[in-house]
Amino acid sequence: MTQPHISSRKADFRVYLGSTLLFIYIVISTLIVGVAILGGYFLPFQWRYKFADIWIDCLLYMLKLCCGLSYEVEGLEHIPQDRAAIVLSKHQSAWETVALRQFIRPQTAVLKKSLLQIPFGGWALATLKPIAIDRQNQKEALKMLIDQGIERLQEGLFVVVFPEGTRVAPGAHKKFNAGGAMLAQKSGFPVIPLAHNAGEFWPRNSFLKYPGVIKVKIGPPISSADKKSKDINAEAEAWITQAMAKIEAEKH
Ligand SMILES: CCCCCCCCCCCCCCCC(=O)OC[C@@H](O)COP(=O)(O)O
Repeated sequence: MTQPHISSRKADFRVYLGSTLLFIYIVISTLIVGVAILGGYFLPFQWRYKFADIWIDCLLYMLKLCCGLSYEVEGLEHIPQDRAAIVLSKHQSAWETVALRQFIRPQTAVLKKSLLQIPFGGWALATLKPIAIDRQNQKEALKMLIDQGIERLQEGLFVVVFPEGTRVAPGAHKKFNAGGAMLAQKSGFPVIPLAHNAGEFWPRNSFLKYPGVIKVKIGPPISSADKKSKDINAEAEAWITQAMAKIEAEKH
């Protein structure tokens, strides 16, 4: 694992005030929308999904309003419009776990099952067809990723996987787990590689959110036809590593 560079961001009064207002907003909105989604348990999946979409659109709007944090995406044209795919994404922050849902739709994600215990938010998330794994039980986790992943893809949901398995600090890189690539090999669906630098503005476990523009780069689909999972994984990891270097270079 390469050494991360320490964020040089200064937390002034506006950062504290904005982050506090956002926190209050997240707690209240999660309560209201969480209850709405749970109340809609017997409604079709699309209804609950729509409620979640509204929650995410408002959250990202408030993130910009309160904290001056927004994002820009390059490569949206690479997202297939006629078919689902597996998205292999860099993982640095909680930001990507919600924001990718604004431009890669409809989707589900492979997530650590402890998230589903978060009152109201996690309970609501549990009704949105997540692939909830126990990271301590790798064998079982891989079987769930493949079995449920194929089901979700065939019903038209993009499956978002964070192959690093945990949030990694900006500038650092953790070897990619092969789960997402194995799902591609087994399902025949393509892989969409995705790079971003969200952790520079919304660090892991950070109450403070810093102003700026998160750069997102989406790569061309990587076909999984007649390929081994290790080759698919290597292709995706190489593309994402290169894109992260470009994001870093474009900062200067
Ligand atoms: C209130 C309404 C709620 C509606 C839910 C909207 C949808 C939210 C999508 C959440 C998807 C979460 C994906 C998380 C993936 C995951 O599980 O990553 C683990 C890391 O993060 C944390 O691990 P770590 O960095 O090791 O602490």
